[in-house]
Amino acid sequence: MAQPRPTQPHQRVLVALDTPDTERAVALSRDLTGLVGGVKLGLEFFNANGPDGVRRVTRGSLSETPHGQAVPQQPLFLDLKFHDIPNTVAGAVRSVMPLTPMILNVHAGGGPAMMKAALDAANFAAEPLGTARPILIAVTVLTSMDDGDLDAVGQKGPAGDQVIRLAELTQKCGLDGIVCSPHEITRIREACGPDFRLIVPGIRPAGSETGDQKRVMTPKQAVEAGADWIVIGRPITGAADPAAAAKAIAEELNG
Ligand SMILES: O=C(O)c1cc(=O)[nH]c(=O)n1[C@@H]1O[C@H](COP(=O)(O)O)[C@@H](O)[C@H]1O
Repeated sequence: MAQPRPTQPHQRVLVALDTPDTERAVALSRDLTGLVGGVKLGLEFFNANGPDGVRRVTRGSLSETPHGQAVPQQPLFLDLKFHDIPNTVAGAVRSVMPLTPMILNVHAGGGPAMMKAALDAANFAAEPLGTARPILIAVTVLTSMDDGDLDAVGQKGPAGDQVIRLAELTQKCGLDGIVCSPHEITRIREACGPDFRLIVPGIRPAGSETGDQKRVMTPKQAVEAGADWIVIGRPITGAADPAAAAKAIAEELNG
């Protein structure tokens, strides 16, 4: 079964619902349906609400909509960044497959055996479910880390070089792509080619606060540089009107 690709500009946006509050996540997901390409649920949400919380957000529910109409299912980027021994990561992948994520991730730093175990587990588990295997990607160097941080944890910098090393390793292991900072897109495209999926956080519309992100770009710059999907959290979820913020980003991407 073919894996999905964004076909319209707004579908490139995955909104990060970083909250422990299910009701808030369900409401945001519902309000942003059709304005973004999917939702990203990560460690904060998952550790508070588990798989049932994830299902509530992605499926919506009749009782939760203001007018009783059904809400279409939101594509899901399940951002649990698995990083453990291969056997444990394979088990973790199998455990989340019933949630039918569109995108799932592991840490490239877990090494080749771990990444291959994750891929095998995803392929094996997708077959009986009759679903497409999730797009399996690896986290390289977190966008909150700079050269000084890499040095502090004993990793060889500069950050851009370490990202390329891990991107090439990820591709060699057969995974579909990586999470990377917008500033690394051009070099990764050169190294890994046009089909390697690039999912890019560290996105800030012009004028918005960078917060803890250190290597940022605007949505349009990142997509023009070659991002397949851009991950945006606080600039949408922290806005007074999240739907309006998402629309403005879609318009910027369309323009
Ligand atoms: O894997 C991720 O999604 C991720 C990797 C990374 O290197 N940097 C990064 O910011 N993220 C995630 O992207 C989202 C960015 O959120 P905002 O900074 O609020 O836009 C958060 O949910 C992060 O967990």
